[in-house]
Amino acid sequence: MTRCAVYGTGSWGTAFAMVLADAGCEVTLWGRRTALVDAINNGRTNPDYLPGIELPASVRATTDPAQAARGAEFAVLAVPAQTLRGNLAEWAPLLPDGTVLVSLMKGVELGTAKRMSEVIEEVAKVPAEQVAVLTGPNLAKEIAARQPAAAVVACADEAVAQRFQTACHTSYFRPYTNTDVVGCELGGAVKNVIALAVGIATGMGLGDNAKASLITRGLAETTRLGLAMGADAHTFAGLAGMGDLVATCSSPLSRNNTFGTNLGRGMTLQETIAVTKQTAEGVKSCESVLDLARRHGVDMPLTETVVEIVHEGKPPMVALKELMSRSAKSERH
Ligand SMILES: NC(=O)c1ccc[n+]([C@@H]2O[C@H](COP(=O)([O-])OP(=O)(O)OC[C@H]3O[C@@H](n4cnc5c(N)ncnc54)[C@H](O)[C@@H]3O)[C@@H](O)[C@H]2O)c1
Ligand SMILES: O=P(O)(O)OC[C@H](O)CO
Repeated sequence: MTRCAVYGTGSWGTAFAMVLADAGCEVTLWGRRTALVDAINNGRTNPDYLPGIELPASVRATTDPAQAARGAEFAVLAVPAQTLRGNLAEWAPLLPDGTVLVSLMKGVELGTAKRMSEVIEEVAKVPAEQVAVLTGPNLAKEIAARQPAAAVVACADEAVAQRFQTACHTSYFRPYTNTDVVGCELGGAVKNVIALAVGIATGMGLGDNAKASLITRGLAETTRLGLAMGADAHTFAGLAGMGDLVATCSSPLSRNNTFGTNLGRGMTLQETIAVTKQTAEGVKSCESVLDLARRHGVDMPLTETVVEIVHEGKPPMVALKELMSRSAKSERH
């Protein structure tokens, strides 16, 4: 039986542990808090993140990262993007040689502007061929309810991607492989920023035309950044690009979308943070995505606008007027 360690008992770590268990893997979830780990082991539920969902018996939980690591063929990482570096420094020495590290995270590190797979390679001191990324339109609550979804497993080594594809393929979860790790990770990270923009538009009472325009131009700027960073344009038309944008920007289950909606309704950043119980990666990653854009000389007006609204207090109505009065351009720009 394939052994998997899943680090992070939040919404996605727990839901994805279910997927792995349903696919026939033996799964050990690592969590920080004893009370939650006990609830998972004794009550077979995660009351804090997925209340009402019964977890399969082959999912066990522990607060001991070494116990989670024991015999793991795959170590799946599902913590916030900005804490990964510190967390992994503690966990990496515990992993067996050859363990494949899989990122579930959709963010870019602040300060370094590194993608999650780059942070993993650097901290765990493993080659790119030992790091995979799982991404796509995967709202945790829907997956935990075993509603059908497709996803992408990206790895520089296609054979490794195929191994993990097999490990997580179930009747309701259909993973495809891709070797464009850069494109897949950027698709996941930037869609959170665009979901903030779409949420803000919703909160302002703007219509579906405005939201469709944001999604489409958001994809255009994501693709521009991706091409500058060596990604394959096709990736952005796939599950990691368009697929995830559509799911995240249209679903009230999305934390980024909801965060934006609250801001667009007029809540302050602090008020919005206070009512947000889970990780909305775009709030921090919008700054690192803009950092990446500047490092690569790419124009990303929507990302820039999200940074201005979220972190610089620009009123959404002022931002809207500025976006609409930008100089006229060709769509291929
Ligand atoms: N929830 C989804 O639908 C979903 C789907 C796909 C990808 N993702 C991505 O997965 C990643 C994790 O998101 P999530 O939804 O599970 O978030 P979450 O907020 O539900 O859970 C985060 C988990 O990380 C833990 N954590 C927080 N700070 C920590 C720290 N300093 N050290 C160790 N652990 C810490 C929390 O206790 C919690 O268990 C994010 O990058 C997100 O973008 C989420
Ligand atoms: O809830 P969000 O905004 O983090 O989005 C969840 C997933 O990334 C959707 O694929």
